[in-house]
Amino acid sequence: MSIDIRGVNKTYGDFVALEDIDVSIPTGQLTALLGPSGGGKSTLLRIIAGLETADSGSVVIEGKDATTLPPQKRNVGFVFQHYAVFKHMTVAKNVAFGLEIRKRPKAQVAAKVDELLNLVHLSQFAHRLPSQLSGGQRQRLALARALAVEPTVLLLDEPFGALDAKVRKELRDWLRRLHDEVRVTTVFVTHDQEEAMEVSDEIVVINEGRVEQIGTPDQLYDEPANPFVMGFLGDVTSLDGLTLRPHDIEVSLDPLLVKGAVSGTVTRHLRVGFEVRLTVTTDDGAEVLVVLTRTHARALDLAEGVRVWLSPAVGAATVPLLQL
Ligand SMILES: Nc1ncnc2c1ncn2[C@@H]1O[C@H](COP(=O)(O)OP(=O)(O)OP(=O)(O)O)[C@@H](O)[C@H]1O
Repeated sequence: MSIDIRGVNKTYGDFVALEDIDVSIPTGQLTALLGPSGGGKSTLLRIIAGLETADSGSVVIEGKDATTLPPQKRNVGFVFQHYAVFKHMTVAKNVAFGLEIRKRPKAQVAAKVDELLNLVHLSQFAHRLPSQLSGGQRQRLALARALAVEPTVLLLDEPFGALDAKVRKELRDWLRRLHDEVRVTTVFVTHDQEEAMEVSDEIVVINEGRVEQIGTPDQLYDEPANPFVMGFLGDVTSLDGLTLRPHDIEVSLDPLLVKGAVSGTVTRHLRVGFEVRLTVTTDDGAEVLVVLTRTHARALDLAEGVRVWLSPAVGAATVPLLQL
C-alpha cells in the first residue's frame, strides 16, 4: 500500500472535520476522494500532503512514516483548483523550475522538460507565458510542473473545478490517459460523482468527516454500503420499501407476468434524449420514478394514464428505504 492512513482525527475548535479515518491507497492507482461539500475531502488531502496536521493517527507514504514530516520531505506533488504557476515564467521555465532549484544538470532538465511538455501536449507552447494559455492548458501545465520532480504521490484538489463543463470533461479523459502512461499514485478530490466514476480506479466516499465506503466505481454503484452512497452516486427512487435506481425497475403491462409487482398509473411521461422518464403513481399514492430507453417505452406504448405493474429488475442494487 502506497498511502496508509490510520485512525486520523481532525477538529477545528468544536467542529469535527475528520473522524477515525482509515484509508489505504494502493501504489500506482488513481483514487478519488468523493463527497459533498464540507465533508472533509480537502482536509484529508492536506493531511496527506503535510499542509495540515492530524490531531491523532498516522500517515505512512510508501512504507515511510510521514505523520510529522513537513510537505517538502514527503515527495508529493500538488495541483490545486486555482493554477499555481509562475506568471512571469514561460511554460518551459515553469516546468524546469523544480528541477533547477534541485540543481539538476542542464541537459537533464532540458530533456525532462521536453518529455513532460510532450506528455501534457503543450510542446508547441513552450515559449508562451501562462497568461497566453487557456484555462485547461494552464491546468495541464500545473500537472506537468507537479510531475517534473518525480513525486511518489500526486495530490490534486479539484484540479478542474474552475473550468467549464466541456473543458473539464476533456481534461478528465486526458488525466485518465496520462495516468495510464505515468502510473504515479494519484489522489484527487472531487464532489462530482460522474468525474469520480469515469476517472478513478477506486473511490473513497467521504461525508461529514467519515468514510462511508471504499471501492471501485462498479462496486459502489452496484453494491452501495448504505443509502447515502447509493443516493450520492446516482438517481434513486423508492418502490415497495426499497431504495433503488429508476432504471432498475421493470415495467409490465400485465399483472400476471410478475408476481408481487406494484400496480400504478403513469402520471408523467417525459422524453429526454434517448431516455424516457416516467412518474408512476402507485395505487396507494406513492410516486415512483422509472427510467427506460425510448425504444423500450415505445414497445410498451407507454403514455400518461396507462396502467402498469412495477418490480425491481433482476440483479438490481437495492438498499432499505432511504428517506428522500
Ligand atoms: N482552517 C479551518 N478552520 C476551521 N474550519 C475548517 C478549516 N478548514 C476546513 N474547515 C471546515 O472543515 C470542514 C471540511 O472542510 P473540507 O475543505 O475538508 O471539505 P471538503 O469536503 O473538501 O469540501 P469542499 O468540496 O467544499 O472543498 C468544513 O466544514 C470546513 O468549513
